[in-house]
Amino acid sequence: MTTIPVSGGAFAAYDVVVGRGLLAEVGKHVSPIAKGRTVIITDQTVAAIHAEALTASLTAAGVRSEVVAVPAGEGSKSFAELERVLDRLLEIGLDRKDVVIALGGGVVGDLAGLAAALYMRGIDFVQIPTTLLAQVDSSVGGKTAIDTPRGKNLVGAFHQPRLVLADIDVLATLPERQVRSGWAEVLKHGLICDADFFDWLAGEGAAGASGDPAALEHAVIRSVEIKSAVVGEDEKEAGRRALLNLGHTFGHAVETEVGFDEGALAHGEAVALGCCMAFRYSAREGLCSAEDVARVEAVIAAAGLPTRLAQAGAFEADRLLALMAGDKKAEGGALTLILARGIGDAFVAKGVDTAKVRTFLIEEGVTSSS
Ligand SMILES: NC(=O)c1ccc[n+]([C@@H]2O[C@H](COP(=O)([O-])OP(=O)(O)OC[C@H]3O[C@@H](n4cnc5c(N)ncnc54)[C@H](O)[C@@H]3O)[C@@H](O)[C@H]2O)c1
Ligand SMILES: O=C(O)C(=O)C[C@@H](O)[C@H](O)[C@H](O)COP(=O)(O)O
Ligand SMILES: [Zn+2]
Repeated sequence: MTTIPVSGGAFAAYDVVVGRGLLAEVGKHVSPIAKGRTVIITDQTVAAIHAEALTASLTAAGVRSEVVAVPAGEGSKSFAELERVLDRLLEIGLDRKDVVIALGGGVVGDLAGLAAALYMRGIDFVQIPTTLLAQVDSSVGGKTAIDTPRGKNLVGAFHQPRLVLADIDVLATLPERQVRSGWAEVLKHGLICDADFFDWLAGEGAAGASGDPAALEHAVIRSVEIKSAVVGEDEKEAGRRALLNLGHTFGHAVETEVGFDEGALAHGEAVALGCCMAFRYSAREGLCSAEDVARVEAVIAAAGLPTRLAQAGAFEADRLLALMAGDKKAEGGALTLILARGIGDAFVAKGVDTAKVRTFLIEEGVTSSS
C-alpha cells in the first residue's frame, strides 16, 4: 500500500491511498471521516459489480450507507442527472456532517463531487475510483463538473475530496478499451514532465495498457505523484495546473462534436489524439523535433489509441475552432494551448494565433466551409 499526500496552502490536505484489496478495507479508512451516514453515488454498471463489497466493508466498520446509482456513461454528467442526485440526497435527508462516497469512474467522480460541492453549500466526499482513468487522474485534484451541449465540463466547482482510495484489484473487471483510455492520461503525465516515466511506459511498463496489475500499480502511483505535485502548487489552475490539460483543448472540442458519445470516442481516446495534435502543432511551430512527434505517435498507437482525427470522424474547422474558443483556458477570445519543447517538457502557450490553428486543422484533414 502506498500513500501519496495531496497538499497545498489553499486546501485541506488529504491522502491518496493506492494498493490491492482496498475495497474490503474502506470501512477502516472512512470511519474516522464519516461519523454519521454515507451515500454511495455510483453508476449502474459499477453498482452491480462492486457496491456490495463496499457496503459490506462500511457496515462492518459501523458506517451506515445508502446507494444512489445513475446510468453509466458520459450522459450522466448533465444538469438533469445532477438535479436527480441532489434531490435524492435531500430525500434521504443527509446533513452537513454526512459524507458522499463516489464509487466509479470519472463520470461518477465528477458528478458526485459536484453534488457534494453544492449540497447544503458543500459536504465532504471520498473518492473510490474504479477506472484506470479515475485512479490516475480524475479522483485527484478536486475538479468536478458536468457537460453542456456547448462544451465539456463547463459547469462545475473545485471541491477537494477528503480521501481517495484506489484499489488496483477493481481494475480487473474493467473492459480493455477503458484500460487503454485511462492509459492515455498516464502517457500524458509522462509527456508533460517526466521523460523517464514515458520511456518506462513505452517499454517495460507497456503491459499496463493491457491490464497487467503490477505495471498498473506503478503507473497509478507515479501519475498520482505527478498530479498531486501540480495541484498542490496551483489548485485553481491559475498557472501550472493548465499543463494537465495537454491534449484537452483539441480533445474536448472533438468530444463535444461527437455529442459526448463515448462509444465513438472515450475521453482518454480524445486525449491521446489531442496529445498527438499538440505535439504535431509544436513541431510545426519549430518548438519540438519531428523525432519526438514520431515517438509520441508510435507509443500512443502501440497502446491501441488513436493518433489522427480521421479515426474519430469527420470534422469542420470553424466548428472545432468555435468550441476551442469556448475552452476554459481561453482568454479574451484568444486560444491557450499546452505545447511541448520535447517529451517531458510541456508548457502553457497563451494567445495562440487562431489563423495558424485553423491552417493546422486543415492540414490535419478537417474540412473548411469558408
Ligand atoms: N475531474 C478531473 O480531473 C477529470 C480528469 C480526467 C477525466 N475526467 C472526466 O472523467 C470522465 C471519464 O471517466 P472514465 O473514463 O472513468 O469513464 P466512466 O466513468 O464513464 O467509466 C467508463 C465505463 O467503465 C465502467 N466501469 C467503471 N469502473 C468499472 C469497473 N471496475 N469494472 C467494470 N466497469 C467499470 C463504467 O460503468 C463506464 O461504463 C470524463 O467525463 C472526463 O471529462 C475528469
Ligand atoms: O486536473 C486537471 O487539471 C486536468 O486538466 C485533468 C484532465 O485530464 C481532465 O480531463 C479535466 O477534467 C479537464 O479539465 P477542464 O478544466 O479542461 O475541463
Ligand atoms: Zn482528461
